[in-house]
Order: sequence, then structure tokens, then C-alpha cells
Amino acid sequence: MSISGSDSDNNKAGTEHHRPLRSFVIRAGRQTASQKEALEKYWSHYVIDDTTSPLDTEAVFGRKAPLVLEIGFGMGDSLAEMAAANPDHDFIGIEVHRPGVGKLLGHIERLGLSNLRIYCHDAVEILANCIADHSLTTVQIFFPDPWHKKKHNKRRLVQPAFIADLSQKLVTGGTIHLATDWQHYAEHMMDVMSAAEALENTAGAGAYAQSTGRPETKFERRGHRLGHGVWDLVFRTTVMKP
Ligand SMILES: C[S@@+](CC[C@H](N)C(=O)[O-])C[C@H]1O[C@@H](n2cnc3c(N)ncnc32)[C@H](O)[C@@H]1O
Repeated sequence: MSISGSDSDNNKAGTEHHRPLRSFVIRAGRQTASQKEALEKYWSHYVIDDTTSPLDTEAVFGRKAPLVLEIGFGMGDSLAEMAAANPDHDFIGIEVHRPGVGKLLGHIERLGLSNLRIYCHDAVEILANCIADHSLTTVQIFFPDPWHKKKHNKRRLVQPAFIADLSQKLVTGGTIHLATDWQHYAEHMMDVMSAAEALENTAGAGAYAQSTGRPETKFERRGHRLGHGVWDLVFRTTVMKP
């Protein structure tokens, strides 16, 4: 998981102008033996490899149930916990960091979770290619990379166009739940979400959500150790778009 990076990663010496600016940098990262084993043994069971076709959730889960999408689940501990606690919901997790995918695969197998599947790919592309409009009850993005240097702010995942795309994927009354430990990003999120069409703040205009009941994430624990605050935002869609 990276919280830093440089535009040159994506745009070396101006030679790759047409590549989209991504919200992540893939780093080699350490992979534990158990993550490696889980990737080898369970990838084919729980990772959806087709990243270009619409997802048929009824075929994948064998039922029709409220669908929750988490973007950037990191090591997946909190996502596994939520899936285990909500067996009547189905969950899709998207993450580009392979050790994290390995960790979550281990959790899925250990907990016997039949309601959780993974994409190991850029969420922006998965959203565009695989997720049907008005199909999600919840989208959650917990502690997305803050890209805190001003010149990198444009790499933040939470941007007006992305939130408009996300809103389109939600059922009416569906929610987008964001959390961050970076105050400047929280304020940016609040501006973007408040300005979005057909979204209303469940906590009231300009207010951050209190006690949302979500499990603490690994990145959040790191923030606590560093003395960071935590800001949650929960917005709901108000009008079904045609
Ligand atoms: C700061 S970490 C937080 C991880 C986790 N949510 C937590 O709170 O512990 C952000 C994660 O988002 C992932 N990420 C960033 N942009 C992404 C994208 N476009 N598609 C999929 N994953 C992405 C990164 O790989 C990273 O693991």
C-alpha cells in the first residue's frame, strides 16, 4: 500500500501522456508465505479474472442479494469481518495490491465465506466495465491513498467524475461510505460529495458521520498510532437516474 509516489511513475519524461493518471502505484511489496500460498490455492475460487465484461452477480453468488462494493480493501481484514457479519449481503472487493489479495483469500477460506469475491485490478476500470448501473446498495472506500502533496492531489480517487460514476451504480437510497485520516482529504471529500447530483448527506449538510459501526481498518490503526483523526462521510442517493 502506498501513500506516496510521483507522477513520473506514470509519465516518465513525458513519454506516456495518454496513460490515465492512476490513484495507485503498484510496488513489489513483501508477500508472506501464507499470502503466496493463498494466492496460488484460492485465486481461481474467489478472484474474478474477467475485468472487461459485465459481472453476473446471480451466477457468481448463486442468489440475488444486496450487493456491497469495497474499493481498495488493503489487507482485507475489515472487509472479511463485514462479510462474515452480514451473510445476507454479497460483497465485491477491489484491490490492486497482490499481498492484500492473498491475505483476503486466506480470510475467505478460513472463515468459509461464500458471499465475497475479489477483483485484483484498477477499480476505475472495473466500475466502467463490470458493474451494472443501479446494482449496488453500498460502496465503501476506507482510507484511500491521500496523495497529500498538492501536486499529487489530482491522483486522489475521490473526484467529481468518479463520484458521479459511482452514484450511477447505486440503487436509489444506496450509500457511499468514505473514511479518511487526512483532514485535508476529508474536506475535499465533503466538497465533492456535497456538490454531487442526487446525493444527500445522511448526517446533515456539511456534517461527518458518527459511529457508523464499520470495523477498524489496518490503515486506520496506523493513523491512530500516528495521532491522526478519522473522518467518515455517508451519503445516500436520492433519485433513481434513467
Ligand atoms: C491507504 S490504503 C487503505 C487500505 C484499507 N482500506 C485500509 O484502510 O487499511 C489504499 C488502498 O487502495 C488501493 N487502491 C488505490 N487505488 C486503487 C484503485 N484504483 N483500484 C483498486 N485499488 C486501489 C491501494 O492499493 C491501497 O491498498
